[in-house]
Amino acid sequence: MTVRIGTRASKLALTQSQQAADQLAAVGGFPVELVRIKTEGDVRTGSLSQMGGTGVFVAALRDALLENACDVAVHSLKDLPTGAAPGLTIAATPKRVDVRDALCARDGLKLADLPAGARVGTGSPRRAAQLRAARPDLDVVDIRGNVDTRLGRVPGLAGNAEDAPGDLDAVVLAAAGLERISRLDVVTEFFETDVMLPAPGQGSLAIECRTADAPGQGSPEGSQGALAQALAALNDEDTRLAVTAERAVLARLEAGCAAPVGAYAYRKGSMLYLEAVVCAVDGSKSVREKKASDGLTEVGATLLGIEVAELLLAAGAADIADLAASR
Ligand SMILES: NCc1[nH]cc(CCC(=O)O)c1CC(=O)O
Repeated sequence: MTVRIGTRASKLALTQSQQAADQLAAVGGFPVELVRIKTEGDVRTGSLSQMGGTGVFVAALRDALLENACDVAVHSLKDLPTGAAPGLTIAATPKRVDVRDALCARDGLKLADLPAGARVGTGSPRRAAQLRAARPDLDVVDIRGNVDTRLGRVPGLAGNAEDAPGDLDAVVLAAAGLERISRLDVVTEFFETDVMLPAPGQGSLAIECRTADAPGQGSPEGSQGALAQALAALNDEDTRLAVTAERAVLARLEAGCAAPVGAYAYRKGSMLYLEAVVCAVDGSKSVREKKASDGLTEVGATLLGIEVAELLLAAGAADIADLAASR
């Protein structure tokens, strides 16, 4: 049996899929191959938020799983819509990497060094809102494209000899993506979560398979399949709890993927801590809530997320942001 891993063809997707493939092969002892799947988000070039958000990247991979064109799909968890995918299961969330957003600016500049009116690119309403809250004088520019394309718009960051002139002073990207493609060298400042709360699930991967192949399901032969066992070995339970809480905030807010919502949870000892923010996209207002729980289970983490979402709603979240944005 060769396990087929469906992947997008971007450098980031290929890198993270290859890493997951290597880990699966190492713990499972079976051959693994990558299968490239073209997604609507790769083919079309319009504004991502107008296309229905990053969910477009996910749909094609899920179709491929359901059509048996691949056995496993590796997603960036923050790109996964919160709704259920019938017939599919997130079989593993490997240990999460750096959750922070990162400023990648020309000339080594940090946020405080950027001149008034500096042009900072991001395609994320969440990042735009928090940038504007920190520096209302910046000109936040809507951009899209893969990580290299975005870096190429900042002078000096393209990472090739014939460096394009660049029309932006900086871009904001997830540290996780830069780490995965070995481009942390372009980061001029990592934003701590008090300045910029990350997207729910940022820095975490979701390894999805058909439910029949998932851990705990039993294979048709009656034993736990080799794939299920390998997937279970890749899972990190603290990561799973944290991202479950973060995604429960989004689900309870009924927030679309372009909604300006940040959330970050982490386990420390016997407690799960969660903090979340809903921002006005113009940076003028935000509501922020945090809470901890000793319910270190899927259900406990979900309830924590729901509670924090309800605190946000009680504080007026629905009045300051279009939570349904892009849904
Ligand atoms: N929306 C694009 C996307 N999806 C996942 C990552 C990398 C970070 C991660 O895995 O959380 C990125 C790039 C970015 O936001 O800079």
